[in-house]
Amino acid sequence: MHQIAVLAGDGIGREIVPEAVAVLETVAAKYHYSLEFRTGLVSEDAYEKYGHPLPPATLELCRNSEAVLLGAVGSPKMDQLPPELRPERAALLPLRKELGLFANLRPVKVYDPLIGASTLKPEAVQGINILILRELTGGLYFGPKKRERLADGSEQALDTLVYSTPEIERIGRLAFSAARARRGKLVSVDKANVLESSRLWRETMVRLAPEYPEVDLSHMYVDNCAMQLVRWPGQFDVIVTENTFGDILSDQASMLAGSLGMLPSASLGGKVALYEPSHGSAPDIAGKDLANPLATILSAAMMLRHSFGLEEGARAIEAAVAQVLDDGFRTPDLMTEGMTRVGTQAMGREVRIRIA
Ligand SMILES: NC(=O)C1=CN([C@@H]2O[C@H](COP(=O)(O)OP(=O)(O)OC[C@H]3O[C@@H](n4cnc5c(N)ncnc54)[C@H](O)[C@@H]3O)[C@@H](O)[C@H]2O)C=CC1
Ligand SMILES: CC(C)CC(=O)C(=O)O
Ligand SMILES: [Mg+2]
Repeated sequence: MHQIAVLAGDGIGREIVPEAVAVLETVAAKYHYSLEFRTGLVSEDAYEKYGHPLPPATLELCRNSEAVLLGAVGSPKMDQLPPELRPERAALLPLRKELGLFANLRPVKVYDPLIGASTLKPEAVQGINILILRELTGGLYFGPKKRERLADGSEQALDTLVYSTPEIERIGRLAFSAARARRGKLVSVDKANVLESSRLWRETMVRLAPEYPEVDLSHMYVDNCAMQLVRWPGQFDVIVTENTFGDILSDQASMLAGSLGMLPSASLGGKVALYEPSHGSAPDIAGKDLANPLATILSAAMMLRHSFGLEEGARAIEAAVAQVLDDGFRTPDLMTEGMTRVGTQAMGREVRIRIA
């Protein structure tokens, strides 16, 4: 029996997570997997019931499960709270930290039927399959921060970008291993021309390289990487980078695949892994059956593969997603002429039909 903590969270999280759970149930029925879903409250629902966006009960539930399936957090209502109680800072980041999830895998795969949905030329995106490996528990989001009033009465705010050698080494080793298992090309992205933390990052990557002679390591400044991703994405196999750069570059890279709603993720490193789409709670489309559930459904496939070793089920989900797209079904974010427009629930249903 595999225990999965299910945290839908806010906004479209409440619509996409049920679709991913239903897909997992369909796979479980077909392949006789034993999956147990245990619902937990996070963010708005948790705050209403317990007065905190990440109550101890939810953290315990996650710790005592094999994997966590998360939708997204963040809502206009929670935006009214003081910063230290906002779910991005008080729930999402602590959950990642508490579970030791230092490695965030964000695969950018362009499905052939979606080549037309990309903003780039078809020849630039065809066959694109990039793994962005984002460090997830260090850097700016976790370093000391403060606000202070200056003598002249103005205010100043500080966020600190801190990385230690062991933190870089562990994500670095994972990146080298991932590149070795793929096409052997690793680009380490930093800003070593100006940031001290990036200099340490680069030195550490260079020091690790001889242990992985099969991997071709190169370095790129983050500003150039942002440009190269839209100029010639085919040059990339694995990208490894620190937390903030990875956050931004992966949202950008999602458009190669046609939409942010196509980018799944797996956060690994601890005993319990967490799976979530790369996007947020999208309050602008929440509650309207408009959200693309495929990033969450593909995250569920990653869960079967990485947490449970259920490769057959993972592939069945991925094949069903490819088939649905091939058959012309599109949520609004992916919609192009001649395709069949569907909502969140219908998209989930179409995936399930192709698995069962
Ligand atoms: N992991 C998490 O829980 C994350 C939470 N957030 C939070 O989410 C809230 C909204 O943030 P935004 O900057 O608007 O980022 P967002 O990722 O929620 O949305 C950005 C844009 O992409 C669209 N989009 C996102 N996911 C989509 C999907 N599945 N299907 C179709 N369209 C989709 C949205 O409609 C919006 O126009 C904020 O409170 C933010 O802090 C943001 C990113 C990650
Ligand atoms: C609160 C943010 C760090 C969430 C986010 O944008 C992400 O993890 O991609
Ligand atoms: Mg982000």
